[in-house]
Amino acid sequence: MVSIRKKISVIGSGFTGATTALMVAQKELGDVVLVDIPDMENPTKGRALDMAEAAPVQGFDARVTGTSDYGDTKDSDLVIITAGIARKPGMSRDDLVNTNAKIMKSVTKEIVKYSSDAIIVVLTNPVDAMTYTVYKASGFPRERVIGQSGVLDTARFRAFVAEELNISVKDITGFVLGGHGDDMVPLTRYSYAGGIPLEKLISSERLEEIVQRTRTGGGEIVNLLGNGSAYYAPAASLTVMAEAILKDQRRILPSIAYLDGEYGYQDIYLGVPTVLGGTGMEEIIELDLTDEEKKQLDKSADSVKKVIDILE
Ligand SMILES: NC(=O)C1=CN([C@@H]2O[C@H](COP(=O)(O)OP(=O)(O)OC[C@H]3O[C@@H](n4cnc5c(N)ncnc54)[C@H](O)[C@@H]3O)[C@@H](O)[C@H]2O)C=CC1
Ligand SMILES: O=C([O-])CC(=O)C(=O)O
Repeated sequence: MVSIRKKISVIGSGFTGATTALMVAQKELGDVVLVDIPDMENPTKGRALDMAEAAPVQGFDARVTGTSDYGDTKDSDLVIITAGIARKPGMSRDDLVNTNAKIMKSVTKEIVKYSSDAIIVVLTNPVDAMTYTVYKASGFPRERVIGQSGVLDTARFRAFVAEELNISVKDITGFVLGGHGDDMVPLTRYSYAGGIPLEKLISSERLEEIVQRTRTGGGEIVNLLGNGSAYYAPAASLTVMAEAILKDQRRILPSIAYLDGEYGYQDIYLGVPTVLGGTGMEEIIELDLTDEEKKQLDKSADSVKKVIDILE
């Protein structure tokens, strides 16, 4: 019997991978295959079995299995890559580049071999450059290879604004452009609370502090955890992207997309507003930027380009 359920493979069964597997299963987005290296096969199987045993309690219908055999990922609709090393206090995301680029290449080879029609979402850092690596290694069209940063960065901004205003997070919208580094560009001009521009509700000095906290939000968690990086909010961000794709929602969500002239950049992956639907990244939305915003975006794009250049 051919299953009509969607199949989602999550590569890397560490903190972000395991949490993502659980969240997508809880939302019944499809059956989940959690994959790690052979040395991690038993813990990966154990985590998956533990999740499968949560299903009757929470009442979600999704099969969750663990493996180190890519054959089990065959015909995945969506592949989420979280494999690789994470940073520790004192490190930047870019310090991970050489180790994780090798992992991206080997993982992508297996994905292409077994799921040549899949859509790939990359989380592994430095994520802009790693998404570029997966794109080049896969030979897939740009619609089917994207990265996650903007949903998370925007979520951090929204959480901080909600706390500041003592207003529900549901009413806060945010907008972050650029690379997933400390020079990302949160656009307060396009951010609202219940439809009211934030600039009308928060002083410019306080808003600037919130922007700075957003930029270094990943590092704030790294310093608190001491031995790894964030995983609950990253997994939630991947889950919302997965849902938009698997349910063909055509949501406007930021994603790391391959730019071919958009925003004035060529041959680079960068965080921009996109439409996510059944075929992946279906549109890039181009906005007018002020000179100052464009200057900040140029700086962020330069940082990403430098990391990509190391790889080439
Ligand atoms: N883009 C973003 O917004 C975010 C990115 N990240 C990044 O995600 C990555 C994963 O983070 P965590 O899950 O916290 O790390 P983790 O160390 O908990 O898990 C990584 C897993 O990848 C596995 N792995 C290593 N090589 C592999 C291979 N060749 N094939 C399959 N699995 C392999 C490891 O065995 C480990 O289980 C890191 O690079 C981190 O910086 C984390 C949070 C947010
Ligand atoms: O900060 C890190 O290394 C992990 C990450 O990308 C984030 O949490 O934004």
